[in-house]
Amino acid sequence: MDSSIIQDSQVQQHFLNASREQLIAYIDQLQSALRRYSSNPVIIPPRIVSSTPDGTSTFLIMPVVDDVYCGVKSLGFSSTSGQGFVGAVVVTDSKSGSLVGVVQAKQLTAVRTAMSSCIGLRDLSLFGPSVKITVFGTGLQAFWHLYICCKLLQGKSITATIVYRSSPMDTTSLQAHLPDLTIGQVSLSDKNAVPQLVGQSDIIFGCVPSTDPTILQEHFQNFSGPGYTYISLIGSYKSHMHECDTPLVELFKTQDTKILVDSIEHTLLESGELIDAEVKPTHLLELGQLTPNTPVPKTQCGNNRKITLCKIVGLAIMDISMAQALLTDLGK
Ligand SMILES: NC(=O)C1=CN([C@@H]2O[C@H](COP(=O)(O)OP(=O)(O)OC[C@H]3O[C@@H](n4cnc5c(N)ncnc54)[C@H](OP(=O)(O)O)[C@@H]3O)[C@@H](O)[C@H]2O)C=CC1
Repeated sequence: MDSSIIQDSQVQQHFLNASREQLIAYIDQLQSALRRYSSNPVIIPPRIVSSTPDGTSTFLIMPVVDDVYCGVKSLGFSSTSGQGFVGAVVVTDSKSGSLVGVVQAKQLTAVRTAMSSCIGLRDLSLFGPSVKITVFGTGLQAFWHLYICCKLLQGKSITATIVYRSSPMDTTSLQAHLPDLTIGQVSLSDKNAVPQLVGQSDIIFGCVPSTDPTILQEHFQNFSGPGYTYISLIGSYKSHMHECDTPLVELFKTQDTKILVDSIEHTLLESGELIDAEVKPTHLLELGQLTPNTPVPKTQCGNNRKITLCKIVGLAIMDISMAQALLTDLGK
């Protein structure tokens, strides 16, 4: 039996070297995996969260048992290691249970989340020749969201602004791989610049576990901007965390426009934005339910703006499906 271990550095290099067409093919594979989840959610059994007996480390064990995608993602966190969450995605053969291979989880998690965020971004005709992207956060998630989105928008003139809390992102690698990209950085504490930035953006990615929201509905009305804004929030993952405010979510509820999510069940348990706005399952549409013929849901905000909102909390099937694709492609 052939099995492999793919390191974080290999995952990083592979996706940095992937063409736009290859990235689109990976996004398609990810969406097929999400379709399998949406049509049969029991393929993702409940995760196990447990601490080591000495209490120094916490582990999350997340299985997927499906006819196509089988395996387990294991993440560990230790407050003393300084590494954040690290771990591995183990892919097994769904017919026999034998090992297919292992992929380190850090880069893969960020890449698969960024790709999921871009599933709702496929109709690029919604954007003009110049696109303004704003990303909240400076970590791996922010990096990969910007990178993958810019690759998808290839051919357009893109200005990206990174909003940082304590220190700006080191953009050397981003700039080296995307030489035409114009990058600016703004401090989160700049109370004049940030609202205007939000209001004038075509695309906004939230990649921070903030408790106080920064993306406010009023920003889209107080500042004139493009006719359409796509927002994907992936950073907040607990009920007290918020990246956008309740009035923005309520716009979708009152106009009966669906909010895109990876999982209706999980976002309603974990997303502070949706919980505070008392969102019901009928207000949500899973990315796995979005067909090529389904227009991306857009709500009206003021007279001149339409907005799509996407909220992703992460599912192990995203990791298993991407790890399986990587093991196949790197094993060739
Ligand atoms: N939805 C999903 O599937 C997944 C979501 N995530 C989440 O995405 C987020 C980003 O992940 P990653 O890039 O790996 O994380 P990093 O820890 O590398 O980066 C976190 C970023 O968020 C900023 N930040 C932290 N707390 C706050 C706050 N209260 N207000 C504003 N900014 C804040 C940090 O700023 P500073 O430098 O000042 O600390 C930093 O820029 C995390 O919240 C993580 O839990 C991660 C994996 C999957």
